[in-house]
Amino acid sequence: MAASSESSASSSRSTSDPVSGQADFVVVANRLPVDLERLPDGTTRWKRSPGGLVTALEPILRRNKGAWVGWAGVPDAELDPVVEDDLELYPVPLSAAEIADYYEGFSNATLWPLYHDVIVKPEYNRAWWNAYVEVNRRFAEATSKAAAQGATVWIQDYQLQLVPKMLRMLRPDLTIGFFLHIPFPPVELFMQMPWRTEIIEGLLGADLIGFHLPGGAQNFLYLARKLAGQQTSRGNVGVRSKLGVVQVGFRTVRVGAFPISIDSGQLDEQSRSKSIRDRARKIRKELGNPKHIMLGVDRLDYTKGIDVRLAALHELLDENRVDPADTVLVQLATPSRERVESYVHMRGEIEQSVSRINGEYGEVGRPVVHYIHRPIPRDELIAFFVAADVMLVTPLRDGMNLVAKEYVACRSDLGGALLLSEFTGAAAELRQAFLCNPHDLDSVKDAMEQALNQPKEDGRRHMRALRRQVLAHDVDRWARSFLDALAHGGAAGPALIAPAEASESDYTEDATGNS
Ligand SMILES: Nc1ncnc2c1ncn2[C@@H]1O[C@H](COP(=O)(O)OP(=O)(O)O)[C@@H](O)[C@H]1O
Ligand SMILES: O=P(O)(O)OC[C@H]1O[C@H](O[C@H]2O[C@H](CO)[C@@H](O)[C@H](O)[C@H]2O)[C@H](O)[C@@H](O)[C@@H]1O
Repeated sequence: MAASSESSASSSRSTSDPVSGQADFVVVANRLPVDLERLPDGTTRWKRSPGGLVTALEPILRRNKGAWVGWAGVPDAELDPVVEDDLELYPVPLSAAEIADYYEGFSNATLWPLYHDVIVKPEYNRAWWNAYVEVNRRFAEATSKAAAQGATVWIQDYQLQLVPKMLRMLRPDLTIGFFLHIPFPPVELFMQMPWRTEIIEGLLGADLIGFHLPGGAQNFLYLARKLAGQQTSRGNVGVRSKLGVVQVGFRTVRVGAFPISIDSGQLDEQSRSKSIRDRARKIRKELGNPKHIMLGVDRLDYTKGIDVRLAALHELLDENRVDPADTVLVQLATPSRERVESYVHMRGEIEQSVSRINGEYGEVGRPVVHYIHRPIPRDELIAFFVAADVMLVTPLRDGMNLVAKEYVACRSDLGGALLLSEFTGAAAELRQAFLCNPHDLDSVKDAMEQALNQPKEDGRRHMRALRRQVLAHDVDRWARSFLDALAHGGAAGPALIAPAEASESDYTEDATGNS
């Protein structure tokens, strides 16, 4: 896997060894850090799986020498535990029906839209829920087999919210952490969920529950108080919550905010290399040496606001505020959840907008928007970050958004500008970006115009401040703060645990150290 993103055939197993035994540290996530790819000649190989969760956790697992329990990304892959590229993998098989009901259905057509401000309407389907319960049970059982006596298990994300409770029932000896990578919704939205109590109780099986922001932690604390423990004869007495702590009978569950990050030192170093610098110059040349290169890098997801940035660009071109002769937008879009209807629809709309802009403002051999619908190798992506004058990050809602941090980490030259939606977790830390409200097109257009035209010295000052934040708060610090809090219980520092009353600005000061 690593930087090249692909590794050799596993069908022969010649490069992969069996695992050595049970692990003391286990990461559990819907996906393994690598997907199994079935090639036409009948062989298979592993390739890096998409998304920020893998970007963040893969280096952590490597350093902690643990095991990773997850799905291999294809149907019916009955694989034995295996060591692949130094990572100990415990594949959990999913059938085609389970992929449709648990992954595409309940995870990505119910939970994903509900937790992202119902940008599209969540669907509540009982068969999907049943599959979600069944698959969560399978993950709990697989984890129970992978974990050594007294091990630390770190469960990830919305696809596996029932696993903490199920695993605790199987293995009370384990220390269990849970981290949610997407926003946790406000109570008014979460209460729509027909299985809301089961989800809250599932999460409360953990010893520590982490969110990106205090807002998510507060929403959860409120809901835990409101929903869990309702089955007791005296009503809601089974659960009490205050100041980042939920008391579930005799057990204490702690709840906190832990903003995730990236391996910023590694990216900083890689982006300084001669080969990347040369490639960045070449990219500029290949694009026709325009005055301004704008860049978007996303999974093709309706939460990412790719449509918003295209609409803003289109209007700026219409109003002669951007010159098509000297400006290009490169949009790199990784295919994502391609069988979920809302994703199919959104892809059509985005591709139409790209065509419209190019039809109206492009020239032969010189489109305004360059659109690539496939994953880009890591080195090439870093070269794009180095080449881009303005990075466009415009989600309507995003748990964190690691792309924003990656761009900053790659700009040791202090060049470039970051346009960032206020509705990303990253915006709580990256206050020196050009912040915009993606629901207000004028706000996006103004921010885009300012970012394109900012004086060089202002840009350097902003980038210096952004880099200070991103380099100091890297993914190791994130993992350490979560795992320390998990291991030491009450010993966690106040900045890590979000008190129920904390406000967004309290958090920003804590996280940045810049009050
Ligand atoms: N087109 C692409 N090619 C390669 N990697 C990509 C592409 N788009 C996004 N990525 C990577 O995927 C990760 C996305 O993480 P993040 O911004 O947190 O969003 P999400 O996890 O929702 O996809 C980043 O590490 C980013 O570099
Ligand atoms: O596994 P997929 O369905 O292909 O989706 C990819 C991942 O997308 C989501 O990423 C989130 O995690 C990032 C890191 O914390 C965060 O920056 C981003 O805001 C989130 O959207 C999803 O949460 C993961 O489970 C998926 O693996």
